[in-house]
Order: sequence, then C-alpha cells, then structure tokens
Amino acid sequence: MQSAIYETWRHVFKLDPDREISDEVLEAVCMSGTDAIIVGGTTGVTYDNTVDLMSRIRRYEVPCALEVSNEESAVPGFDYYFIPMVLNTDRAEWLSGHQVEALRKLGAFIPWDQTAAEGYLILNPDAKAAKLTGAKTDLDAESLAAHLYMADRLMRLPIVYLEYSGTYGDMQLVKRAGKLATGARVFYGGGIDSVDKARQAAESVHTVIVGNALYDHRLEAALSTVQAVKETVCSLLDS
Ligand SMILES: CC(C)=CCC/C(C)=C/CC/C(C)=C/CC/C(C)=C/CC/C(C)=C/CC/C(C)=C/CC/C(C)=C/COP(=O)(O)OP(=O)(O)O
Ligand SMILES: O=P(O)(O)OC[C@@H](O)CO
Ligand SMILES: [Mg+2]
Repeated sequence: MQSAIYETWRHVFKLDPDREISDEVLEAVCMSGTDAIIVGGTTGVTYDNTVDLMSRIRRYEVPCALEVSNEESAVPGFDYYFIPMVLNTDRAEWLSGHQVEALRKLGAFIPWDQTAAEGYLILNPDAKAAKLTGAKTDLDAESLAAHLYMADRLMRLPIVYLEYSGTYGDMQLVKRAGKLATGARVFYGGGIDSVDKARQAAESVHTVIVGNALYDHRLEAALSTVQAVKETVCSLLDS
C-alpha cells in the first residue's frame, strides 16, 4: 500500500484562514523548509477565506493540506484533507455527528486516497476548540493512555492529534502518550515558539505543528522551530 504524504512530515505550520497574514510573512513561512502547511481553524473559516489562503500558498511548492472544520469550507484543490474527530468529549456531534452530516452530501466526491481522520485529544481548556466541543481536557496519564489505546488500537485511526492550541503542553504526558501509539502518527500542537520547546516536542511525537507564534510578533522564533525539529531525533521513529 502506498504511504500517505503526511507520514514523512516532521514539522508543519498551521495557518488560519480567519487571520490576516501579509505576503512577506507568508513567503517566509512557505520558504522556511517546513514539510507542509495545514490550513485550519476553529471558528470563522469560510469557503471564501479558505480559497483565498489556498491560492496564495499555491504560489509556492510546499505541500498544503486542509483540516476541515466545517462542511462549508471543504474546498477542492488541496494536496491532502484531514477530518478532525474529537475523542475526549461526550458531545457525539463532535466525534461523528457533524462529520456524518457532511458525508451525506460530500461523501461521493471525496478524494479518499488523499483524506485521513485525525483523532483529536484536546488538552488545553482555554483553546477555542475545547470550548466549542466541550472537550474533557483534564485527562490524567491513565485516562490519556486509555484514549490512546482507543484511537490507535481499537479505532486504528491513522493520526492522533495531541492538541494544546495556545499553550505549551505537559511534555511528560505527551511523551508517555506518544509511546503508546503503534500504528497512528502522533501529531503535537500547542505553544511552540522556541528552539527548546520545538526540540522537546520533536523528541516525543512524529509531527510538530506550529500555529499562533506566526501571527503575534514571534515570526523569527516560529521560523527557528523548523530546523530545530528537523535536527531532533524522534524517539518513536526507531520503534
Ligand atoms: C472535492 C472536494 C469537495 C474536496 C473536499 C472533500 C472533503 C475532504 C470533504 C470533507 C467532508 C467532511 C467529512 C467534513 C467534516 C466537517 C466537520 C464539521 C468536521 C468537524 C470538525 C471538528 C471536530 C471541529 C471542532 C474543532 C476542531 C477540533 C478544529 C480543528 C482545528 C483546530 C483545533 C484549529 C486550532 O484552532 P484555532 O482557531 O487556531 O484556535 P486557537 O485560537 O485556540 O489557537
Ligand atoms: O497555535 P499553536 O499554539 O502553535 O498550536 C498549533 C496547533 O496545534 C493549533 O491547532
Ligand atoms: Mg490558532
């Protein structure tokens, strides 16, 4: 079976269609040496702002994926599509309800060999995504392990996303969780704005995702994470 393109990604920048980014900053991001750009956000993502951002990124050669957060913004033309499913919520609509609704309309048109589910574990209570979905963010090590077993072993999801969006996570917890994945790629995102934080995360997960630091005057620091991640050996890759 052919492997999916995201399986080689170590570093990714996430760009939010609902936030402004200048041409200069976009160029720096796309030419940074990152492995890919993911386009995604929790709120305010529309067809128009997604097409606009995609076409601007398309001036560059960097692979570009869409993380679909609502069915209106499912725009054709990306290299890859990620469908989030929130695993640590009791609100079933965020695990499968909205996704099934979207599939009723779009299922027949989806490029399935370019599409993968992401099992989201949202761990920062202040993240927009946590508030929207009612995520139970206060998971201790045992509960997080149980969610990992469910995502990786029972559901056999291709990706588990440890999401701390807006804050740097508990790296001990992340490391322990990452080690439990046997088939899933482990993505980590949240609060990475320095070489040290990037290195620590890169040791523990397959793919490190950097978002907010690009927007709030930490551009140089955000760009420095690319090399930091790529130079770091991931403890999961030899297992
Ligand atoms: C040809 C063609 C039409 C191509 C496209 C086909 C395609 C792939 C269609 C997809 C169809 C489909 C199944 C869509 C599902 C849509 C849907 C409603 C999914 C639910 C997603 C979900 C669980 C959303 C909840 C929020 C969440 C987990 C978002 C993920 C992104 C995220 C966390 C971003 C960070 O958010 P941000 O806004 O930056 O937040 P901070 O301010 O806290 O940083
Ligand atoms: O924005 P930050 O905190 O870098 O998090 C990145 C990403 O995980 C957001 O979905
Ligand atoms: Mg964000």
